[in-house]
Amino acid sequence: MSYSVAILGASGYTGAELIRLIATHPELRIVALSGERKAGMPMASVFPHLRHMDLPDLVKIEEIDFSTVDLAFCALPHATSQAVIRELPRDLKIVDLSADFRLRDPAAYEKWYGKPHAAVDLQQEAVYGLTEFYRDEIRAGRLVAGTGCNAATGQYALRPLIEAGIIDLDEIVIDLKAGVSGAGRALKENLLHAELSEGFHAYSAGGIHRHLGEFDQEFSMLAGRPVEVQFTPHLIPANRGILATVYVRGEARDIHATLARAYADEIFIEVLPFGDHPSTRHVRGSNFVHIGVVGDRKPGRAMVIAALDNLTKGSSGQALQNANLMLGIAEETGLMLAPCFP
Ligand SMILES: NC(=O)C1=CN([C@@H]2O[C@H](COP(=O)(O)OP(=O)(O)OC[C@H]3O[C@@H](n4cnc5c(N)ncnc54)[C@H](OP(=O)(O)O)[C@@H]3O)[C@@H](O)[C@H]2O)C=CC1
Ligand SMILES: CC(=O)N[C@@H](CCC(=O)OP(=O)(O)O)C(=O)O
Repeated sequence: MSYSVAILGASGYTGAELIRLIATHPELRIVALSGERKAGMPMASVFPHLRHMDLPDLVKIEEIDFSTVDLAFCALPHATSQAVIRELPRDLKIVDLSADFRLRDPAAYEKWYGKPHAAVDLQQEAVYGLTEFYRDEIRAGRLVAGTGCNAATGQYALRPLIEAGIIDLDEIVIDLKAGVSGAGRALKENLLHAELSEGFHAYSAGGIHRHLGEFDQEFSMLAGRPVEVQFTPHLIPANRGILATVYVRGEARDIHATLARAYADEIFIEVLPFGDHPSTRHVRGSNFVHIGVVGDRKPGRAMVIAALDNLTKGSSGQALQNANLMLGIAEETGLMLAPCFP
């Protein structure tokens, strides 16, 4: 079987990553690619690393004939995404990578994103795209919301522990480091090489990062009562990768056994031997998540360390995994690339 897909926002980082992954996918055919400022340009000039592929030129979204498309990946900035998806055919399968459909509660969306949602009906229809935990809903879904990349990393470390009730829910600290491609390809002053390299800094500290909305929603639902974690991201001078060190109160050996059991059958989630440390270097360019557990010298405290690639498992790889499920294709198709090392 062959399915036709469109990528909206193909001139951005996650768009390029989707194309890289789909390049070896036996059942997907790219029929349309959109750009905004770069509309009209051939992909080879926007992304020379994709020159070997026979790809359509970038066009504006309104030029795409969606009647020929089986599934659209929407890799647009949030707010733009909801305005665009609102106008697309209501029977089109969509995997959205933006933040627009992750939060179910319209009030929570307004709180974290600063303005009211403009497509509340679609927000209610959307399925949260953390594949391993929403598989059945994603398979049956029409509109799937990709998770935040930081939010995914923290959830892989914590969800099985919250579900098992083996950590103190009021003492969870997520200390996260993220590579710069997480911020997208648009030019921003603080992302200039001269200002980013050879140093690093925290950002959105003090409980204001937007991904706290996702943590609140998902962890509170799992626990059946409000859970508020402490979360501070840091911007590091690396292109790709996220590493979260999560501090918890609980027994390290129990925590390790619980995670190992929860992910035993998951193809993309590797729980390392007790005491081993994951590294972004070991998941780079791949759809894998590595999780390590280390006991603290203070009894009853532990660190769970999770690493993934923000452009792969944190966005485009996850999006492709979800698209496979929605189209009835084996979930791992196109995603078994080994990490790029060194
Ligand atoms: N980067 C990451 O690691 C992750 C990103 N995400 C989310 O995925 C989405 C895409 O991210 P990313 O690829 O990094 O972003 P980029 O900034 O790299 O790309 C954005 C894309 O959207 C297009 N675009 C921008 N404005 C408009 C508009 N008004 N109308 C139509 N198209 C527009 C751009 O086109 P052009 O350049 O031609 O103007 C470009 O193709 C975002 O919502 C982001 O938050 C989610 C998880 C991780
Ligand atoms: C380094 C960096 O800036 N990372 C982005 C995360 C990218 C992502 O997942 O953000 P969305 O929720 O916008 O999709 C951030 O922390 O805001």
